[in-house]
Amino acid sequence: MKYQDLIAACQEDWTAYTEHAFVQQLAKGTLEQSCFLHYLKQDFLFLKQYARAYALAIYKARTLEDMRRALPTVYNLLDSETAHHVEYCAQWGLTEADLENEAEDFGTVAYTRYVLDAGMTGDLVDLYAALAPCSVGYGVIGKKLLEDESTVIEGNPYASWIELYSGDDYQSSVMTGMEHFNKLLAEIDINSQRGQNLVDVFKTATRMEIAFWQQGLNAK
Ligand SMILES: Cc1ncc(CN)c(N)n1
Repeated sequence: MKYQDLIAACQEDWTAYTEHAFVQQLAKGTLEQSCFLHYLKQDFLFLKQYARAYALAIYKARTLEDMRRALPTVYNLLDSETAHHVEYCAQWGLTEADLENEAEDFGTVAYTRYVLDAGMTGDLVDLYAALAPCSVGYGVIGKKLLEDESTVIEGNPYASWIELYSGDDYQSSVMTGMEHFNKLLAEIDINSQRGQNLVDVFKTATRMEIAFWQQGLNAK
């Protein structure tokens, strides 16, 4: 199986995630500032836990090659993606320490601890099945927004978010990660018990992504 089969197995949830109202309003620049700010603060906390989950991938890997592959993502999460959120929040007078002191919202706790638990109770492939909706989903969204003529960049207060996830660095790191994930999935039959367990994990993480957007939208 391939990661594309995991998407196909939960197509309805995948569409609800990648075409969520939060994303559409962000693309037009019409999203309420309070919604984006709540999302971004929570996403900062999300990235911190998500970096722990990628660090767990190093722990779970059996080969040096698999260990090395997770390392650049840990670095990117703790460096460029987090830095974008910190820089963006600076316009509201918020520092990195302020963001770290924010309380985690329910959706943030549920999603991140689910991913960590999937990795701790399972193996490296289970962990990547839980991590994949995050990385590949934002890759799909970023690319779609960049190619969609109705996306507003000029004057859009959320343009830097669109640029981050549609940019070459993010897109190529997703592609590299998914090539590796496909190698790990290659021997697994999607119709086997193992394959169906991976579908369940991927689908649950995708539903968590939908809830994460909704958490932002609810912060009006
Ligand atoms: C909730 C969430 N999902 C995915 C991504 C992209 N790394 C993110 N920053 N936040």
